[in-house]
Amino acid sequence: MAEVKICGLSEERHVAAAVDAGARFLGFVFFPRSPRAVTATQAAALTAEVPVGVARVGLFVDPSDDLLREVLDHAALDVIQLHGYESAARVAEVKALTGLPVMKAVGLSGPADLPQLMDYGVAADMLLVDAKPPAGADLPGGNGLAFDWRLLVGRHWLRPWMLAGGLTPDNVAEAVRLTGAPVVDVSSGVERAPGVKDVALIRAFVEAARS
Ligand SMILES: O=C(O)c1ccccc1N[C@@H]1O[C@H](COP(=O)(O)O)[C@@H](O)[C@H]1O
Repeated sequence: MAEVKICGLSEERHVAAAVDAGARFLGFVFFPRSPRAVTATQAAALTAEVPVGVARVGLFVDPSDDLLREVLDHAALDVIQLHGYESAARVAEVKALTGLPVMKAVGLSGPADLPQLMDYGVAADMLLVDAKPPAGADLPGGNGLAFDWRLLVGRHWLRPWMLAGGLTPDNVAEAVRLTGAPVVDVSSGVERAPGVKDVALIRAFVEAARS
């Protein structure tokens, strides 16, 4: 059984569906090129009614200090997710600037990428293990791409972690079984079109992950 993060939420009915289904983390994307991007003002409404015990995660890609401040002036966030090329030093800066725990995403395509999980394990409070985006991809995540989960078998990190990348209601139970992931993160796998979440898929994903 794994806890669930539903990422890329942009409509209140999908926030409600994720909470009702039992998701423990909700993700809001502040990366303008994403089909799931929300503004600081939209996020203020989306994050306002989330119950205690459900963490609101702001996803940023190499954000400026100004963007972080603007979003935090409006929206209530509990965790910052960094999904770009941020260094460990930048992770520490963002943590100091925002006063929030930071989760650093690391993209894997093979064993050579694994040491990054140790490198970030000191500065970051949490790790997010995702598929490495293909060269030239427009988005650094949210592409529905999986990696070889066997890379993670028997590995342990310094920090709590989440598994992401190409997860769906159909494959999430096997991903949890193989990797032992305590939390799974999904975006495109619960959509019926890019950026359009689907209530039935959200429910099916949470049920499969927590079964
Ligand atoms: O979801 C996005 O649009 C996004 C944009 C930029 C960086 C990361 C993004 N999403 C994150 O990517 C992974 C995997 O997503 P998927 O399930 O394979 O679609 C996940 O952590 C999302 O939070």
